[in-house]
Amino acid sequence: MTPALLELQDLGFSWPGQPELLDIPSFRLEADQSLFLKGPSGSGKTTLLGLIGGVQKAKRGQVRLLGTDLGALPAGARDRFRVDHTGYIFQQFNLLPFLSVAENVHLPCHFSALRSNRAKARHGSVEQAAAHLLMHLGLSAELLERRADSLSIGQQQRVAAARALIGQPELVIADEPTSALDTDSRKAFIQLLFDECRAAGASLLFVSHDQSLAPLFDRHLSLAELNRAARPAEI
Ligand SMILES: Nc1ncnc2c1ncn2[C@@H]1O[C@H](COP(=O)(O)OP(=O)(O)OP(=O)(O)O)[C@@H](O)[C@H]1O
Repeated sequence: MTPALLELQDLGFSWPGQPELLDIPSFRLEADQSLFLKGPSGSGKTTLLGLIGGVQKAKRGQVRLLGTDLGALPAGARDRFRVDHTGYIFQQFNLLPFLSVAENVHLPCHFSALRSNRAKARHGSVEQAAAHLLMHLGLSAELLERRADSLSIGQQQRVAAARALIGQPELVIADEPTSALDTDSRKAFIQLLFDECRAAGASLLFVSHDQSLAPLFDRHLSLAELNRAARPAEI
């Protein structure tokens, strides 16, 4: 079988002093796929994304991204691998408020030579790559030099998406990025995200408890379907 973009095998995790939260026998995400993963609050979605990103370490089992077992890498190498190959859109966006919009989008390229080189190869420079993405995501050029914290929530969300996409990571992970938006804005944002992921050849793993978004994706799953440690109320 060809290696998946992302593969989980016998993954187990618990927070200190708590019962097992995740027990996932197997899961695959293929390249160029968009997956909607739903689950109620507290079911472990963010924890799972932390394991996939290598922020948390699994108690047992494997997380393989592009065929590499993240748990087998030393911490520094794991961080580099994460920034090279994954882009994150966080629930609260996590923009650096004192930096400009453009500087926020450039950030992954400071930490990843691979992404910086890809951005330059495609757009001539990191700056042009950021401007291109922001324009495609619907932000006007005059906002580029504004401080990130002076933007509206919807605008900050687009900056967070551009930051995740710059330099074409193979996997874009989005953790409830639309919870602050109304239904129409959510769907419009997701459509933009699909378009940009497709243009960059990235797979999208999108986590939310808003079921109405599920049909927009290639594939949708409930975390409880994967997780043998799910509590009965989550199934
Ligand atoms: N840093 C942490 N330390 C200890 N326990 C944690 C930590 N982060 C999460 N947990 C616990 O793990 C469980 C799952 O939390 P998690 O944030 O992964 O759920 P979630 O499905 O993403 O929830 P939400 O939809 O509300 O964001 C919760 O019981 C939470 O209290």
